[in-house]
Amino acid sequence: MTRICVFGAGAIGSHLATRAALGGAEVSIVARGPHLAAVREKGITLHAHDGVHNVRVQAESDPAAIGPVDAVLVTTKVPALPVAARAIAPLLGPDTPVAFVTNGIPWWYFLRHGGPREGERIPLLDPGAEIEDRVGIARTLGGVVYSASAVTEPGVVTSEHADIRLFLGEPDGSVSERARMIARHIEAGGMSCPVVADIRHRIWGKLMGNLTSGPLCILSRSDMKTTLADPALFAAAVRIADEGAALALAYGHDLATSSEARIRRSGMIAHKPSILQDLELGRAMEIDALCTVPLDLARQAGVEMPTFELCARLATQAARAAGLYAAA
Ligand SMILES: NC(=O)C1=CN([C@@H]2O[C@H](COP(=O)(O)OP(=O)(O)OC[C@H]3O[C@@H](n4cnc5c(N)ncnc54)[C@H](OP(=O)(O)O)[C@@H]3O)[C@@H](O)[C@H]2O)C=CC1
Ligand SMILES: CC(C)(CO)C(=O)C(=O)O
Repeated sequence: MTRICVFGAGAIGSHLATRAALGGAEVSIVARGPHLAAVREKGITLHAHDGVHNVRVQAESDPAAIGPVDAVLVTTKVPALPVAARAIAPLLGPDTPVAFVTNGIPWWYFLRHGGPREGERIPLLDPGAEIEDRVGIARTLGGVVYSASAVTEPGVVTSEHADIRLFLGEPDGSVSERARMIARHIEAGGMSCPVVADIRHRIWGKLMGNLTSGPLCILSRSDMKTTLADPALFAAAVRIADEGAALALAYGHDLATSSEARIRRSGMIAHKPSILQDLELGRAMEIDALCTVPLDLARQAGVEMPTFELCARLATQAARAAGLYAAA
């Protein structure tokens, strides 16, 4: 039986752990606090469009209690990744792949990228190259997840709409058996899980949702539906989507979706973006992956993003004022 461990099982990780378990994998999670205690006692309960699911999984705070597995999914927030990379060693056998399922530009973006920027590091996302040193690009898979989710009480995760997907892909663009192995279980558990040849394209597509909803909802302190119901904010989000599409294009990815259609879809979801959930719950915010690094990439490529920059800088100040973002 395939052993899959989810490291950092909060909203997304618990959802993926549930899908993998429903899909026949032997699943373990690394978690902590009241969520860990509740999962140990009652399993993970997932409320989703296809019903309420309850799965029993091995739940530990110490990866050494689990030992080597066939695949690891890392689903912490981005600021926690260096700590995760330090803790993960007991889960790794010689060939264990590690899929980083996080929002934003990933730490490994330019590794196995090809072209003139091949091998560039992004120190804001991997300070001291600790993730690269401890996990390594050879094990790394990219993951992009669509699942508006939240831990609604310890042990319980709610996923808010039916269009749930996990894209997996190798940084070098190959379509590997190890990614397919994970995908088979996620798919069998009821979540679409394509293994794609260009995971960076999916990263840009997903980032559009975060660029357009994250900073605006941080500033409005409201969910996407409420925020985007204001015509001026809807128009601002469309401008940000246009700016984001220009940025993606500058990095070789034509997203080819109408900005207005994209924002109309976001405006139907009464979901508080996870970065707003972090602000409300006092958790370190993913400002670098979702704001600072995209703005750095825009500057490097000569792309103007005035509307996004204004909102992102204000959101960054809000995060700093709340003590949830410490970097420059
Ligand atoms: N939620 C959503 O709707 C979506 C989120 N995403 C992205 O998915 C990623 C995960 O987000 P999400 O699931 O919402 O985040 P959560 O905060 O809900 O989950 C992360 C979990 O990791 C735990 N954790 C962190 N460090 C450790 C550690 N060292 N040991 C054990 N547990 C640890 C956290 O515990 P603790 O709470 O104690 O810190 C938390 O339970 C993010 O990049 C996010 O942007 C993508 C799409 C949608
Ligand atoms: C808003 C959403 C669901 C999609 O952009 C997301 O990724 C998040 O909550 O972080």
